[in-house]
Amino acid sequence: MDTIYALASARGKAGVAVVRISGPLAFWAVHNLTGDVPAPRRTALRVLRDVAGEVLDEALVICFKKGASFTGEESAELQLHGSIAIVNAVLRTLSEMEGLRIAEAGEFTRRALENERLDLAQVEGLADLIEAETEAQRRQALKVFSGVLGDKVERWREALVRAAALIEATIDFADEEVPLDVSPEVLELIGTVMLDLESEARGATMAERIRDGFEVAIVGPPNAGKSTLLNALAGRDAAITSEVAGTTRDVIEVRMELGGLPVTLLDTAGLRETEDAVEAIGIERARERAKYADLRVILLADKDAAPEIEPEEGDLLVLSKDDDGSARGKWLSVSGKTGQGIDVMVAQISATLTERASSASSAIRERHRVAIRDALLSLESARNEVLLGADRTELAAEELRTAIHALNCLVGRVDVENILGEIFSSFCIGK
Ligand SMILES: Nc1nc2c(ncn2[C@@H]2O[C@H](COP(=O)(O)OP(=O)(O)OP(=O)(O)O)[C@@H](O)[C@H]2O)c(=O)[nH]1
Ligand SMILES: [K+]
Ligand SMILES: [Mg+2]
Repeated sequence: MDTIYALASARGKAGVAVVRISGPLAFWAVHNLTGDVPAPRRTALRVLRDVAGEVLDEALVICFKKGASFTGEESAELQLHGSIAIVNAVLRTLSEMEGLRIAEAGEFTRRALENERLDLAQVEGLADLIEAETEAQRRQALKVFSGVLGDKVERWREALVRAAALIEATIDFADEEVPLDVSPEVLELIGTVMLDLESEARGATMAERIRDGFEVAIVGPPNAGKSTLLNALAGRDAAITSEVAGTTRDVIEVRMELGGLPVTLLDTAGLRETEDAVEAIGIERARERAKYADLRVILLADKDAAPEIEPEEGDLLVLSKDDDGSARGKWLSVSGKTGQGIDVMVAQISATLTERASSASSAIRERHRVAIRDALLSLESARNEVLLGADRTELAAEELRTAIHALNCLVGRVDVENILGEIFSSFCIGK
């Protein structure tokens, strides 16, 4: 096993730069640099020198013993003064040591996975944590990183292994006519896990929204002021506005943070009957995107105008062009021109989305959703086989094994090389 090293903090000038070393020669490398190996997990101030004895920097050095580090290997962290020249000199000195090489992207985390310091879901949580842009994303990634999903999977697995063992016991004793009927306990075990998995599957969609963003569509008749409102929310002229009805044709997307949640805001073509072929395509797109959006802001300049779209639960009906707030009251009213009412509307959108996000599960990726769905399908079949009677026990046991396999994939207990490549591609060097 090579000993690897890399700059773990961002490149460039900074207060402190952190260089990580991991592998069997980590302490040896520290000794080469400092003439000493400080006590593990203690910060020690040391002078670092190159092979010729030239001083490179004075740094804080922390050593971690094998089995008690992020990677699980013997490792060390050097906290250097954050100058590009110092970092380069230290990295060069490390590169000149026999048996050391620069780490590949994500290699420290890969070793942590290989040494079972993290499970696969935690690695994904870590990748998301690094990518997190909003508060909700940070909290969710941290939840996954802490191993919540892995703990749940372990519980489900134990229950299913017990169910399979009960069934297999009856197969072994089939000839001896064991009178014991295990099916009530087996059905109970399967049923409990299925309930958990179903709730996890429901929360998974919300978790994906927190990760990838909610879609909020602004819809309504032409000239309602949709594009003006989008621009006000975005703080820039993302969409063309004009007094001509039918100005917006394409769906315009702006990513932003609303109340701590990642949101993609959509501006859409004004909805009406039209002879104009191009406008008609725009309206078709508007309806399509609005249908799949998580929330619709239905904007009307006139309280009595037809909204041209069927509102759903959670959708906001908003009166536009209320520049001075005089129409405020029963209706939510805003002005994209003066900004009147926008804070109240944003608070309402964020409250609705936050409410939905609170049901998010720790299964946050498409891969998790698929594994949970597969496990559920197998458990459904297993339950049916058990209900069909004693001569179907081998089939029931097989279905249980398939379900356990799907759950194992979730936390990476089985061959996951192909998934790994995809996950680690998002990591930077030094992680
Ligand atoms: N006074 C006032 N005028 C507004 C407000 N919002 C929009 N307008 C005006 O209303 C007209 C239409 O605005 P747009 O933002 O283009 O309306 P739209 O709903 O995007 O229109 P389409 O894209 O054609 O469907 C423009 O002349 C805007 O200046 C507002 O809050 N107050
Ligand atoms: K317009
Ligand atoms: Mg528009």
